[in-house]
Amino acid sequence: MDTEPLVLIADRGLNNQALLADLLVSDAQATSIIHDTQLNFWLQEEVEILPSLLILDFNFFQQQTRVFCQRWLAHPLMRQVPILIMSNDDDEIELLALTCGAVDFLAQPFKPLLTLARIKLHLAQVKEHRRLSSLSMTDALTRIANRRYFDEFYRAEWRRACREQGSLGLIMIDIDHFKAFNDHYGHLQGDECLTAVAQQLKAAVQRPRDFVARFGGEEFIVLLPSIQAEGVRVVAERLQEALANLMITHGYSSASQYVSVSMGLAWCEPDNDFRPDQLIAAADEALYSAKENGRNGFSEVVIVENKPVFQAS
Ligand SMILES: Nc1nc2c(ncn2[C@@H]2O[C@H](COP(=O)(O)OP(=O)(O)OP(=O)(O)O)[C@@H](O)[C@H]2O)c(=O)[nH]1
Repeated sequence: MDTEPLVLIADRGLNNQALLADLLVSDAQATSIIHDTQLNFWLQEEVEILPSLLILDFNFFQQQTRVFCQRWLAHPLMRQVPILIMSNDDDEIELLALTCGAVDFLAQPFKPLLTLARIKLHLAQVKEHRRLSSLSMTDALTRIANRRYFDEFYRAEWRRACREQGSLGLIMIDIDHFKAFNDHYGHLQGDECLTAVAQQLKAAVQRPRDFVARFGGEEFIVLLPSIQAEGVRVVAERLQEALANLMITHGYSSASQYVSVSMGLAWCEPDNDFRPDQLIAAADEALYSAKENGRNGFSEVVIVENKPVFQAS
């Protein structure tokens, strides 16, 4: 179901707010902003809702409008929220608006039908842009995040962990004897199995920033930001139990009568001397060791002073 788009209207006066809210009543939910603090709220790190548009009155910041637009467009989330600047019909202000990052200019006094048509056009563009962007980040078969989205998210979380002296856990997951599953039950059933595993993994992680992606073929990856090393093991056990509950028969696996997975767990406190791909390599190595140890289980590695240390599992 489509959710109603959210339009932020920043204007220190209430007249235009009311006018625009009335105009938009059937197309969007309007939120009124009259103080800087209300606008700054959207520029924090942890905003969970993504508005569709910001309509900003030029008088809100006057000559500081350019600086504000730069801040808005530098924010990792808000940069996806186009700015429309409104003001009295003045060529100089219109030019400033269009050269400081706003996508359009709404001249006052408003011509209601034209103003609404313009805003609706921008709302439609934002919606289409987000639809395409979500498609480009989703794995078509399993409907979870794809590798590309993972890479982007992982880099951002790595940077955050470096900044905040946080920690990151990774779990690399590979279905056991999946070639034999495909060979005996057919590719279509193989596809269904991959989708069921992906959806079950996604449902089993709990925190908002936990991230599950298809890493490739029959491999999945789980990123667990701000977690202790022992926590990674707890999540791995939960994932393993969730997958066991699927009880997908696999009559051609030496590891179990049901579809099972092997996991490589890695954990570190990122710093600038250690690279994101090194943690992935460590998880991959742990996965290899889990396969060597008979599959349907996991191996763990933690990074201490930039050196991998394997743990007994
Ligand atoms: N049905 C289906 N199969 C896929 C897909 N992507 C990869 N595979 C199959 O996954 C299998 C992976 O096989 P291998 O890498 O040999 O590993 P395995 O048989 O799982 O063996 P172990 O990992 O050692 O337990 C191959 O047969 C691939 O064709 C997909 O999108 N759909």
